[in-house]
Amino acid sequence: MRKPLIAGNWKLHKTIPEALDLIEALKKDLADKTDIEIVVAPVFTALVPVAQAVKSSNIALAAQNCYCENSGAFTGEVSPALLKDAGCSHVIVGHSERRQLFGENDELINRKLKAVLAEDLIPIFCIGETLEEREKDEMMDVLKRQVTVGLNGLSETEMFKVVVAYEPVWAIGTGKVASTDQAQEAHAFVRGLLAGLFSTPVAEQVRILYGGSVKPDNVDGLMAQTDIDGTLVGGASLKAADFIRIARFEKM
Ligand SMILES: O=C(CO)COP(=O)(O)O
Repeated sequence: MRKPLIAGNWKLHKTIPEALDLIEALKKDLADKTDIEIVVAPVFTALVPVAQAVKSSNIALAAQNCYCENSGAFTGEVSPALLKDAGCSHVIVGHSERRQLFGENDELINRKLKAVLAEDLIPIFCIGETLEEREKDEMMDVLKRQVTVGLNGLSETEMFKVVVAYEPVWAIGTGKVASTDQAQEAHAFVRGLLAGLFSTPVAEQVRILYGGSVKPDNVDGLMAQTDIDGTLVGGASLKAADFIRIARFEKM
């Protein structure tokens, strides 16, 4: 059984007081939710105060990015070791905004994944095709490349810790959610890739989250799909009521 994981990627939003307000609301209304894992990913500057606020709660803390070295002359970067020191248990790696706006490629993402795992943190490894790639019928090739190169060299033991997030770029921040069939098809394809690259147990146990315009009114249909094990939520994770409803998805 794969335990559902509902994660909020706050992106570049929320001051420390705003982040703490949101956390208080989530702690209050989601305290009883032990049947799922809840993760929030604030901006770097809010990580330490949010880590204090979520201590002894059922909410885990993720960073939105990291570098692949733990120390050295890398101005402006933050390492997995320092994220752990700040109280993170998870790190989002390879988000499409990192790929598109900051030039991250599959090789760098692979190095980041290894660095995250070396610190015993859980990577939330993002993949997904652009609209242009989907229209050219390249979705499967793109996912295959991202998964093959991104996860290259990981051991089976490491793979059991990885969380994959399928986020079709055309669905991110656009209000255009993938249909449940489109999402299920991509998730099943990725699970098949994991079986081929690693093993059946890895494919059966690794959680694959869906991300891209997840909202209270579409989460139930998405979570009803066999291969969708959770959601990575952007915009709707910034509003307590929306994220709470998403975390309280109804089993259909
Ligand atoms: O990028 C996302 C989460 O990482 C999805 O963002 P939206 O939910 O705002 O579409």
